[in-house]
Amino acid sequence: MDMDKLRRAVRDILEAVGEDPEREGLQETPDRVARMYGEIFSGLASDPKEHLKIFNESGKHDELVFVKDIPLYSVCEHHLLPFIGRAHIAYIPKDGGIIGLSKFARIVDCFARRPQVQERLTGQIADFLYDNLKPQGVAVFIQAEHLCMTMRGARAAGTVTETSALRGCMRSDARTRAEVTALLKGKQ
Ligand SMILES: Nc1nc2c(ncn2[C@@H]2O[C@H](COP(=O)(O)OP(=O)(O)OP(=O)(O)O)[C@@H](O)[C@H]2O)c(=O)[nH]1
Ligand SMILES: [Zn+2]
Repeated sequence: MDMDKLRRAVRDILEAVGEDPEREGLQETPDRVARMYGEIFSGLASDPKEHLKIFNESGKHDELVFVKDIPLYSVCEHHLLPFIGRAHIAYIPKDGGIIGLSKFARIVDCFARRPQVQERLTGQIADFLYDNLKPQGVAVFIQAEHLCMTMRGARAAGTVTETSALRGCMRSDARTRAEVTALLKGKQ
């Protein structure tokens, strides 16, 4: 990431809104914000495949795995404001191919730390897991609040956007889909 360019851009924004970038409280702000962008957009330079350590529990577990309430912090690409929520991932392994549970949070983070829209983020996580883990099926659900809709613009505080992406048997098999939806809603 070009930190010099980021620092200059933040200074320009401060000047453009009528602030004095030289006043004491703002002197370190361009550098601080540049580092912050480095952090919240770190997913642009990271490869989710690094987190794909597959264990082969052959014949042992080809039943549903559901990881709920993974914290999600992303940035809307339209306004560069955060959207914050939870991701839930369900999958059914094939031939015992499973991954460590913590890797779901790492994979979510990797795709979330980029300029995003919620629909694409949801689909990218589902596609990545479907293509690389090669399960029988995978479902990704995201619930999030978009600050661009709450602190500005429509100012519709409390609005939650829910998205889902279903692949493989999660999409094609109505019973599996129903089971996952019920689990998501905490009915089982
Ligand atoms: N589909 C989708 N829309 C998003 C997401 N994040 C932000 N948006 C929307 O992107 C849209 C951008 O609309 P524009 O009309 O181009 O921008 P704007 O004038 O700032 O719109 P307002 O937010 O309505 O004030 C807004 O409706 C946002 O709510 C997202 O993840 N998915
Ligand atoms: Zn937005």
